[in-house]
Amino acid sequence: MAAQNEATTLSINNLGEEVIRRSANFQPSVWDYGFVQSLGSEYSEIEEYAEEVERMKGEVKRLINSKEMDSLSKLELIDCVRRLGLGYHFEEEIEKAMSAIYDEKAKFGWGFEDLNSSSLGFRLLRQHKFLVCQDVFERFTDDKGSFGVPSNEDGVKGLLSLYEASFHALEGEMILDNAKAFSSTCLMNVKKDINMSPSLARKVDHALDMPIHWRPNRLEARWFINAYEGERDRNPILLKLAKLDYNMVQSIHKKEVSELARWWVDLGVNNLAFARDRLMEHYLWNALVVFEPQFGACREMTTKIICLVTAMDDVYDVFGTLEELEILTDFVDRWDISEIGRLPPAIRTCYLAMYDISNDINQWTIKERGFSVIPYIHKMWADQTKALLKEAKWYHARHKPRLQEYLKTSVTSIGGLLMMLCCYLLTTNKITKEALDFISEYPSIMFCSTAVVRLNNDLATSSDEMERGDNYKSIQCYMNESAACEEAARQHVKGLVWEMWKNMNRDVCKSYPITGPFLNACLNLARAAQCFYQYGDGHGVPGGKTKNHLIIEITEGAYNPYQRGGHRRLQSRGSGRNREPPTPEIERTLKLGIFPILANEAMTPVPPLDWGHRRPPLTGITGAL
Ligand SMILES: CC(C)=CCC/C(C)=C/COP(=O)(O)OP(=O)(O)O
Ligand SMILES: [Mg+2]
Repeated sequence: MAAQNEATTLSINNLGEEVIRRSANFQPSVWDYGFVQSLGSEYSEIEEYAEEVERMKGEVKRLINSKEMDSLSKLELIDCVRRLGLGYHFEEEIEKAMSAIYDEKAKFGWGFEDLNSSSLGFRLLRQHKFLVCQDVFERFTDDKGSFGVPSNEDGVKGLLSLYEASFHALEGEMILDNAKAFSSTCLMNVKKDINMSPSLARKVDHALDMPIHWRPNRLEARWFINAYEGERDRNPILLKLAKLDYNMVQSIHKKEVSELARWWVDLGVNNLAFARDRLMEHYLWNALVVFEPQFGACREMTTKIICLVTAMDDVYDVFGTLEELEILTDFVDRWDISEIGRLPPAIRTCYLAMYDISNDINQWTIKERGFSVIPYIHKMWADQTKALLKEAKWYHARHKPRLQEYLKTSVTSIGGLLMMLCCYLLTTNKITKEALDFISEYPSIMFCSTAVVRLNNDLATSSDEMERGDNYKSIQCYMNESAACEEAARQHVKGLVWEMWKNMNRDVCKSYPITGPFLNACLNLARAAQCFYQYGDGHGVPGGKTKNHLIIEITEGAYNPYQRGGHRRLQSRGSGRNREPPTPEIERTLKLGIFPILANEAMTPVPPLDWGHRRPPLTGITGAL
């Protein structure tokens, strides 16, 4: 049954019958794959810097390990290292330093006098899974629990720091809820009342646009390197190292995406008229989830998985008839490719590609980790396609689910659970049955991070989807069941996003039978979703902010570590016919210090991070503080 405004086409199915197929009229990709394939082969200068990079890394380690530095300066240094995108080089040193700060505070008392240092200490300790109690903020509130309005620049800095800290709240932490509400409103107004420096004003705008905790580290690094360069008390070693490292990671990402473009064009899914052709956007999702050089296999194979997740979504949402979708779901459930001729060629292409890439992952895990994982990948695909089929049936029956019923299905159908499974498989040093069984039960952290993708997707895409007669999404489900207006429903859904974040803040502090960067990847998936859907559908609708992110993150604009300001573009930018010149906004970003990329070789490999060990949540710490 086609909805009123919906575009449809007549087509012939495998039995020679006429069927009505929907059409979402997705726009073509804005990327020229000839250009993308040419990336990553322009420069080979990074070896020139390898020795210097190692020396600078040694210097930064020495600083982080320093016993002379007071705890506030140490926290500022660690915050800076992380925001510059360098945290992954110094995990061990940072972990040790944070433990020492925590022990010192537990033994001698909190000791941070002002709001700025208290908030920074709180944010960083929570970020490192030390559950410091929210009571450390009580002394900054009056007897009604309100925080004070700042009257000068220092006050604004404190408020900004409080705002950033409040995003680490757990469920039920009222002081932090108040802090978040107060600081956001106050920061929005404060610019009118206080004459602050342009640099502080930029920091306030940046924070209000999105808090640090929600920003993908890689995107934050780009902004922060530029901002840090303008700071009077910047550390030149840190700045130079950050630029070199940014370039080095970028050169690796370029190479990976160029190879993926080759795979994508050969596969031919980009030519299926009904499906979104979004290879670059899919790569960006993955590069934001795990950006570190040593996880190239994860970026490569999980990008392929997400390409197929989107293609399958379009098969179920747009192209397939209910009968075809039932056959396809049954194939996936039985993990069978015999009699594949029962499916029309376009669906067959998608299913076979999905089957092949899943087997490629299995071969990789067998070869690299001695573990066969097909039953686990299969289960997730089966769950996912069953969820997609359920949504297709809702569509055909014009069923209007309640929000809870909707979320149960639609969190599975968006593909984040499968993506996180692949992240585990392709980043951990050791795959265990215990971890796989645990992940297959969809633990809270995985569910919540995928729910953040789903809810943000709905906030950004449902207007277009309603226009073309799609199913109800979370906003419409809530409007339908509560008689709320659209604006109130949107606020409700944003409230759910916040709830999911609070759950994740709690979940990362638990212990898990999982090693590798899996937990952080869950947070990063939610962060990527915040950024993809912040200004509309940055995934489905090509161009806009996502294109800008891709341009500055992957295809253009490495830093010149020796020069400030000025830039020159990449000399070899491919021969893309359709490539558009950068927009004025991109031009502005590029002017912040661009130079040709340095090299394609990776630096000395960094040992894989181990996030597996969890501290037990610390209660009663206020007593000690
Ligand atoms: C986990 C990741 C990275 C997912 C990205 C791919 C994806 C299926 C997006 C949703 O498409 P949509 O807007 O068509 O969603 P739906 O049809 O489910 O509403
Ligand atoms: Mg869809």
